[in-house]
Amino acid sequence: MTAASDTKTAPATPAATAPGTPPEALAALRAEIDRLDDQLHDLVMRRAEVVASLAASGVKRGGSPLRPGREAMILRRLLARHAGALPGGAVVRLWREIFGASSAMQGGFTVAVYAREEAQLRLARDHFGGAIPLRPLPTAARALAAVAAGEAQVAVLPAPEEGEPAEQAWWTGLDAPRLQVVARLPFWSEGEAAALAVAPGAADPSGDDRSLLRLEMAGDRGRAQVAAALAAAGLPPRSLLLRRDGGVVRALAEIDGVVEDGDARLAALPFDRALPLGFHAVPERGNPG
Ligand SMILES: O=C(O)C(=O)C[C@]1(C(=O)O)C=C[C@@H](O)C=C1
Repeated sequence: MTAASDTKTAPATPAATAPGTPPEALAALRAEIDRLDDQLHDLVMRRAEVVASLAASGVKRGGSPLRPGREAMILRRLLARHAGALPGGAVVRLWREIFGASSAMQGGFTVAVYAREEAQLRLARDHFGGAIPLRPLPTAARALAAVAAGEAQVAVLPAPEEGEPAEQAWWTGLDAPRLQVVARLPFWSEGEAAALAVAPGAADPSGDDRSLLRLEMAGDRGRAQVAAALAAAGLPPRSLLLRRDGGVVRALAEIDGVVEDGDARLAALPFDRALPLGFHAVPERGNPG
């Protein structure tokens, strides 16, 4: 068959049918793709068997199967070795789907979502994959209550913002250390919409994490003063939200590294209360193409 007729008969797959490529070559390339798909499928099935053994072995303690720190470590390792034409974002999406299915395999796994915008619901779906039941709830308090009651294993909530109304500022009443921030969505890009995942107990460290610290203080203290006190204690904030609700001034500090209950640096802080709210893996920057 001539190059011209080949171009006419198979216009739908231009990459595999460059002008001049005979159909035999197309068939050979597709046979190669089929072989690779079989190998990929075998490996994905073997991976699921290992996850099933891990779940059955009981070596993993704690109520929720979710280990966002471990997921972040896997994704960072794969992105560091990634090369070639497939976008890094596609690798992340493939593995996010695998992680979601792996979590679902380990028992009931439901995600309660309070989304201020449609984009946050999408973030939850993209992050946890298509296999996970999402339960949209009308308030952050309802989503947290679902997790506290064991009806959901994780809550996805909008990332805190400066000046948000009191009923939106879920972090001011987060019942830590019982419930803690364990992940930030999306992992792949630091885009406009962002959400935090809250689950029972502590997050697992990923090796490159950021912590959230809630500070409570009476009276007036400016942002610079609060930041300076944190820095003096060895906890320089990467960002700081400040709000006053009635007579209580609260701050939410984002701090590099892991800050947990019992951290000696907390004892040095000149505030009425300093409560770690959990931590999350530092997201990978990238164009989610
Ligand atoms: O390593 C675990 O604890 C697992 O459950 C396995 C696995 C995975 O598929 O790699 C699944 C879900 C967790 O969130 C993290 C990792």
